[in-house]
Amino acid sequence: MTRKKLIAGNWKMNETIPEAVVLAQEISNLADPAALDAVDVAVCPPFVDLKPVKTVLEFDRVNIALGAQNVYWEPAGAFTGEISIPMIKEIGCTYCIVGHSERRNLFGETNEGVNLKARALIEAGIAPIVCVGESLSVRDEGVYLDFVTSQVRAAFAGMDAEDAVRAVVAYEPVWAIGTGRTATPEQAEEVCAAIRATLAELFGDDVAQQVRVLYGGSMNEGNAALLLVQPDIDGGLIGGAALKAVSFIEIVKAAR
Ligand SMILES: O=C(CO)COP(=O)(O)O
Repeated sequence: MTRKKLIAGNWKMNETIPEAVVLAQEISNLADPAALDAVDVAVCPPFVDLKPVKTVLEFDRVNIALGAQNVYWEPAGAFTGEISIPMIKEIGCTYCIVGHSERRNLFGETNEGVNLKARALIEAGIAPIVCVGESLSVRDEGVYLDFVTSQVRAAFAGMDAEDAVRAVVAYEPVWAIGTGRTATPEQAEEVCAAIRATLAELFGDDVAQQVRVLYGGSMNEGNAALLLVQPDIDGGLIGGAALKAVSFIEIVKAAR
């Protein structure tokens, strides 16, 4: 089964609205329509940039999807500071990152919250990009496969096969995020394969073969090709390199 690769840019807390518009325009100008047919591409800017970026992508009629970086699971109400799924859906988001390690580690996001968000997104027709990944100490202890697969089990708890098939998983080892220290293709493949095996155990092989498992962590135009050629790596979640249009588009080319 060949899964269409997905390259998603996580802009994190970068780019004011004018800066985001320029970056979206640069990405749109550099993107080759044939590459965008062959590879799914998404950008995930901060909430305030979503609408302006969507406007650029629509104006250019470019086949690049929009994603949010986080969301709350309740549809509306007294949740000061939160953003709802109907809000991001109305803007046109088709993806939403959930459970990024920065949210887990800096903002106290739990496996239970990640599960609630992922399920609510699927219910609304938005694909959650569920992030999982171990810290350096967990890796050094040698228990990283158990750690990551238990994050996957928690994120997919209560889903059926029909739900699960609509999710994306991103393996992002914390020690590789923003450090310039990329996982080797073998290290990344080992964990991505274990994630797929867990999905197969939970939902059957047919589902596991359809769910895209991305790698993220210091992916750039220099190392992307070797990572993306691994059998269980179906794309990338790109941080720093997604803020440079040329680098991001080079990664898209490498995914073809
Ligand atoms: O966290 C990441 C994407 O979500 C990866 O960030 P970097 O590509 O900057 O390491």
